[in-house]
Amino acid sequence: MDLWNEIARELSQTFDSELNRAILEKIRFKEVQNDKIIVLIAPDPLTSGWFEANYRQLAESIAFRLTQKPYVFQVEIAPHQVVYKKVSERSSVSEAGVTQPYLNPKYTFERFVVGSNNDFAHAAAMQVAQCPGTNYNPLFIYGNVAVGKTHLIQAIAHYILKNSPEKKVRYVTSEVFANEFIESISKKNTEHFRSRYRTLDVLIIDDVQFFQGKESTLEEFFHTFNTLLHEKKQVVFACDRPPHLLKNISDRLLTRFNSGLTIKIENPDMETRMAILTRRVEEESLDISTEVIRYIAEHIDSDIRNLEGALTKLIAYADLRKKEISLDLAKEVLRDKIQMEVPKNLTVTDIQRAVARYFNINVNDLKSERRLENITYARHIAMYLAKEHTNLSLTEIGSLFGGKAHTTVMRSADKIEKMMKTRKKVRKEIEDIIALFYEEKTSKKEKETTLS
Ligand SMILES: Nc1ncnc2c1ncn2[C@@H]1O[C@H](COP(=O)(O)OP(=O)(O)OP(=O)(O)O)[C@@H](O)[C@H]1O
Repeated sequence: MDLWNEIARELSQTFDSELNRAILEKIRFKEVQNDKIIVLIAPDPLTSGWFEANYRQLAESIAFRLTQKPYVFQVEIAPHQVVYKKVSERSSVSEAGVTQPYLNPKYTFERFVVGSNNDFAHAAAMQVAQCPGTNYNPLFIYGNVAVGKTHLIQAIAHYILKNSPEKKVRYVTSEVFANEFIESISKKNTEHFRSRYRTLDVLIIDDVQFFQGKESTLEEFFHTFNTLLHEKKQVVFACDRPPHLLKNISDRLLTRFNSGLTIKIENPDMETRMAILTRRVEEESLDISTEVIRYIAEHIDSDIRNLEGALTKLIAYADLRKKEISLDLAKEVLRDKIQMEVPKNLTVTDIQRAVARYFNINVNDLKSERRLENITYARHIAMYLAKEHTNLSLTEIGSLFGGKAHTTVMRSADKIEKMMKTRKKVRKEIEDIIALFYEEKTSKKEKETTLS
């Protein structure tokens, strides 16, 4: 309880709006389970979604800083709010809640919207859930941030737990696997760890990319994986990149990753984004017009977490101010979020040009070693934008900034990210630079039209 109070206090210091504080106040502490999971209670699914989408990761990192323990957060919905849920969904909640601390009860197949971006991955996941260990083994799902990888692989776990309760299923992130392994070494009970994992019927591992470079964990994992495949037990992975782009992972493990079915979940298209929002609105029996849904889906095309976050913010605002949700209200409330969306296919050159223009310096200054305060700051911002809004690796970005090391890019981007959380001025500057991207894009288009 004290821990949560401290975390909530730190969280609310990062908020710049009364609205966020009001939403956070609706969330209550319930309990800490097994010294691993901090369980909170939200009054409704939207508040819980708001927390998950915007603050869960931050809360977990504050908890880690305060305790040096890898706590995870789980948000339950207050009981009177879940009565409208289907019976099937309810049973999966309680079962998962007891035996599967890391599963989110909302990540089921029933709540997964199938669109052209994920239909293949969905079909494969369904097949694996119905007949684990037979066809696609391992199943390796990858895709960009927040496209639904975790939701889909957890849906497999929920389905199997509900339909074949005798099966031993375990969902963990690669970090949890690594932490448990390290803990088992320090407590000298690796045998227990091994038998726990090697006797599973279904092992689901999320965020495989965090295995990179963890040598001893990878060695252990390789043997777990081999045993399970040999016994025809199902293994499922989610990752932010395809296996061949994983670094510091042995060839023998990469070959195993590729030995089943590897599928990408693409970014959701307009139709899927509309369908996801419409589903959320129906689930909560909300009165929101298609016009408003279309506005959000059209303007927020980066990832689904942002999309859901925008809807939550709009609803919370209307609720707090006792206003009806109209297109005008949506435009007013979502102005910040929508302005922070950047045009697609942005290059590092576009970013450097806009940042140099904004700070009235030369593009070459950004690539130089000059340490004048304003130039260093502009360089940090440009690196942050390049890291966030291009697909380049940190090393590639560093080389486009006059051969800087990837760690320099990482540190600069981190610095800005932290400043954005606490300083309005920094956020405003980033928004203004993003507005410049649009300006430059439009003037480029106009030039092209004049020339042709
Ligand atoms: N097809 C979908 N239908 C319904 N909700 C979805 C769908 N895809 C994603 N979501 C929702 O979007 C949010 C983000 O999804 P999820 O966490 O599964 O993404 P991810 O790809 O695992 O992200 P990360 O890369 O951060 O691990 C979740 O709330 C999830 O329920």
